[in-house]
Amino acid sequence: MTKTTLSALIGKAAPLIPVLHVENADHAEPLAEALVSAGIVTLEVTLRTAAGLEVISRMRKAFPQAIVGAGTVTKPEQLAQVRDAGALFAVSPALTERMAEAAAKIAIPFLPGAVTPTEILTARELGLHELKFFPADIMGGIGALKHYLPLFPDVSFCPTGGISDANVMTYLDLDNVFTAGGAWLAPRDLIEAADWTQLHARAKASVAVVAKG
Ligand SMILES: O=C(O)C(=O)C[C@H](O)[C@H](O)COP(=O)(O)O
Repeated sequence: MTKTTLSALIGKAAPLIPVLHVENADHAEPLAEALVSAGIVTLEVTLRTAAGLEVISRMRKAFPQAIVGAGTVTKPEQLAQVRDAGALFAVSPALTERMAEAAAKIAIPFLPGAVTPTEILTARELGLHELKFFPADIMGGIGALKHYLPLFPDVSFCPTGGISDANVMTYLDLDNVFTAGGAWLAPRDLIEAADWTQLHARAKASVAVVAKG
């Protein structure tokens, strides 16, 4: 099986990944509609809720053009589960060797968290060159990422944790950042309130921030 990367999947789409907490599986379609129609086509559905897997498969069915993946993957066995649900990529806050093996076995693009130099080198030795940088706000933010660029020029990051419209461009402007993610793109309270109009408007505003550069 050939392995692609998350950056290749995202391609020219907006480099923004909403980290979605969805309690009600019936919200899958209207939520995806609100985001995709605003220009956010990469959607990370977290496994923090019991509905996570169902939301992934329903979003994939309703929006085949969307790049739907799974987030908060914390156990090796979840990699095959999310693939079976239709996830096109998997994100974890951390990296273990067993999770890296499970992801490689099914060739799913895998974005594990790595924030220290040792974790980054461990990930690279496991063949992982695209990493999540979480929690970015606590772990040194753009200062840390700037330090890492000359040391690990073949590693690219997706910062999450404390990202907002106000600081997203300072991250995306870095040469070793290929996308940025977070809950600010689709806040949990708005999802629970089924406020698709607000969610669409907020997503559109974030896409405009990035388009402006
Ligand atoms: O869900 C996961 O797998 C995570 O690792 C954590 C998320 O990326 C952050 O919770 C997003 O941070 P905020 O945008 O500040 O809410």
